[in-house]
Amino acid sequence: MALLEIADLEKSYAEADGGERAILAVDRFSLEAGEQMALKGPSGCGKTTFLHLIAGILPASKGRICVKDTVVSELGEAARDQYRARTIGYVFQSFHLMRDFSCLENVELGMSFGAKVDRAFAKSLLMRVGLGERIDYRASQLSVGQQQRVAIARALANRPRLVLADEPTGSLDEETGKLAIDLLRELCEENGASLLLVSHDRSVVERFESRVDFRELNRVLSNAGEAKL
Ligand SMILES: Nc1ncnc2c1ncn2[C@@H]1O[C@H](COP(=O)(O)OP(=O)(O)OP(=O)(O)O)[C@@H](O)[C@H]1O
Repeated sequence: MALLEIADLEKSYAEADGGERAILAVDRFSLEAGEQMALKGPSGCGKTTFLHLIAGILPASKGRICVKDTVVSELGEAARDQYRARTIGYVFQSFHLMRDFSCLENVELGMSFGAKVDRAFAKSLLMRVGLGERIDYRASQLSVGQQQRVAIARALANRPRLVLADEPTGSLDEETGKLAIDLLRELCEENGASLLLVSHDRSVVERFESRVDFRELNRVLSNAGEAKL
């Protein structure tokens, strides 16, 4: 059963001269419940914009985004914030942790917009990512790889149905990146979340059975041709 269904999605940005620039046009896209998919594509092809639309961070210009029973593309900003807090986990390339907060506080922040804080679950997530000994360390006291593991734990903290990961290995060396992806995939599977990951790194994308080239998906690019990328 599809968890995420997209139809005739378009996103344009306003330009300084008052015109609009089309960034993204995706006719059809779907992700099954429990599926783990990687989207690949070079810098600037619209991957982050696509994830932001699905997460409800940005409004669509046209078209329909449906996640389970929620038609995200019909929601106003406040309702999209609520939907995101309930339904989405997000892993950023640069982690977006609160540097002066402890690991535990950072994971609990992933819960506090959605549900009441479940400290036992936050601790269990940190133990699961191998940071059980460091729950009281501040984020600024962690290595880069450890920070990404806190970010992965935080993304699962609200028990999301869908985890979106935007270049999650972009700040990590190859080996640490590989471990982070394995951990992310295991945690999504254990917690019943689907995973949609975007990356320009072929070695990351090729480890997913389900993978799509975003240049083929995004009609703005396939019409323009690769030469314009
Ligand atoms: N707020 C904005 N206003 C105008 N244009 C934007 C805005 N945000 C992104 N863009 C443009 O949209 C295009 C796609 O950007 P996006 O960040 O989605 O690409 P990406 O594939 O994720 O790239 P990267 O891998 O470098 O992060 C780029 O050309 C970018 O300049």
